[in-house]
Amino acid sequence: MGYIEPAPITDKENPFESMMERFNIAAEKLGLDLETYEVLKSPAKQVIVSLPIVMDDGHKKVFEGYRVIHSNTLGPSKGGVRYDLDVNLDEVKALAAWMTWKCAVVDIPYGGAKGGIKCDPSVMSKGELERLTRAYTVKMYEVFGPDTDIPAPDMGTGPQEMAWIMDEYSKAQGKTVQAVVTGKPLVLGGSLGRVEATGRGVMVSTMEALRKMKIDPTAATVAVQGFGNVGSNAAKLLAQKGLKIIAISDHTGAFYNLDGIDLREASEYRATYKTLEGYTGGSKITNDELLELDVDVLVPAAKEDVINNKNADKIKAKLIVEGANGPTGAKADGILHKKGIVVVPDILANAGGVTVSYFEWVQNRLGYKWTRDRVNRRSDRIMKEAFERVFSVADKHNVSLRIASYMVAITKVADTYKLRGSF
Ligand SMILES: NC(=O)C1=CN([C@@H]2O[C@H](COP(=O)(O)OP(=O)(O)OC[C@H]3O[C@@H](n4cnc5c(N)ncnc54)[C@H](O)[C@@H]3O)[C@@H](O)[C@H]2O)C=CC1
Ligand SMILES: O=C(O)CCC(=O)C(=O)O
Repeated sequence: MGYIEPAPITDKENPFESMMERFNIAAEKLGLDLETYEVLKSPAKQVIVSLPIVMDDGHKKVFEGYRVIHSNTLGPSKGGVRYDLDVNLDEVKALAAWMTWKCAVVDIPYGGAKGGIKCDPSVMSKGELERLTRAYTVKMYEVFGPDTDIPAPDMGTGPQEMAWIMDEYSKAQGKTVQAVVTGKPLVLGGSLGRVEATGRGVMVSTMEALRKMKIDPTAATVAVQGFGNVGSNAAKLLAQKGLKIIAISDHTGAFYNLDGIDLREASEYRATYKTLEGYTGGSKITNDELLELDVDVLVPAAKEDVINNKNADKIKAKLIVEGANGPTGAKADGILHKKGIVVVPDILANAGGVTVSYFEWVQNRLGYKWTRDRVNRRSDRIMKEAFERVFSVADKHNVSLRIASYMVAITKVADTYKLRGSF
């Protein structure tokens, strides 16, 4: 375990700085005192581990793993684990801070954390991924725990990785500890509704925003960037509400069909080939072109900084609902605002995932299982209430939904910190 300086990020906006730009604006609007400002902006703990793994061909490869705990003020820290080649300390720091603000916006009793391993899971075998996940868990024994820090899925990870984390952690404890991780398979104590939860929250946020904007959802068109857990479920649930999904994409490219993408066919294609590459249900366009389509709603559900100061003025959507964390760089905020584009920010729009993770943790601790209907009803209510809270702050202070979300979150964490006096 150790501490290092942030890796330089070259041509992209640094995600931590992007987070801080918004945090600074909101802190200033709130008149946050300097002491609380310093505490809230600084990550509580940053852990970097080296993970030597025996690959299938017998050679040893060393991977780098991270876990950043941004805050424990509201409760145990919570946040996903990402497997991706772009993982670096500044990205994980930003993602951890966003988790703090996200949990506070939806008012669940968690602090924020995030983890990641710099790797390309698409070229690794199941055995290699299992050894990597178990090695990461072993190095994080002292960090993870149902009352301290609770991981979950993020980009490149899913229920299987969460099962390995639970199993490896439980081995060390000499008993099964389901609540150490969420997003588990159902048979291991996962919650009904968790797989779709983030996409469902994106759908609820979209419907709330369209209602405020007086746009008829059944006449609205949508482009979704990223067809993984968040993007594919958001697309499916929005289509069920009558919106027409006219473009989808993954890392290999984008597909456009003005008559509407057949989402069942696209999901089956992705399940078979693990990618949309070669999909024929739409004309091939680039990911950049997808972002610039003339649609009512744009859902970026892949990576950070895809909407930036280079392309923000070309965005034509009326509404952007951020399924991904940090898809809009801070430098694009002003450009979008000037164009009158409404943005439902990540820390609000994609909070459905952590909300149902919280329900999973509660169920594990109760030793009880809720029905899918109860999970969905409760998470929809939490998402709608959070949207209303943010909307009224935005209205009152004449700020964007993003700055209003930060204001709601900072107020909650700052008030709690002041009452506690430490942490
Ligand atoms: N899984 C979850 O519950 C939550 C995920 N998120 C965020 O949502 C985003 C997506 O996460 P998941 O859907 O879980 O990941 P995933 O790994 O299931 O899917 C990611 C998708 O994005 C695509 N992609 C990757 N790079 C791309 C690029 N440059 N252009 C277009 N598409 C690209 C991939 O091909 C894949 O279709 C991430 O920002 C993640 O942090 C946020 C809240 C919860
Ligand atoms: O479900 C969780 O605990 C966290 C999911 C996550 O990583 C996120 O919301 O970005």
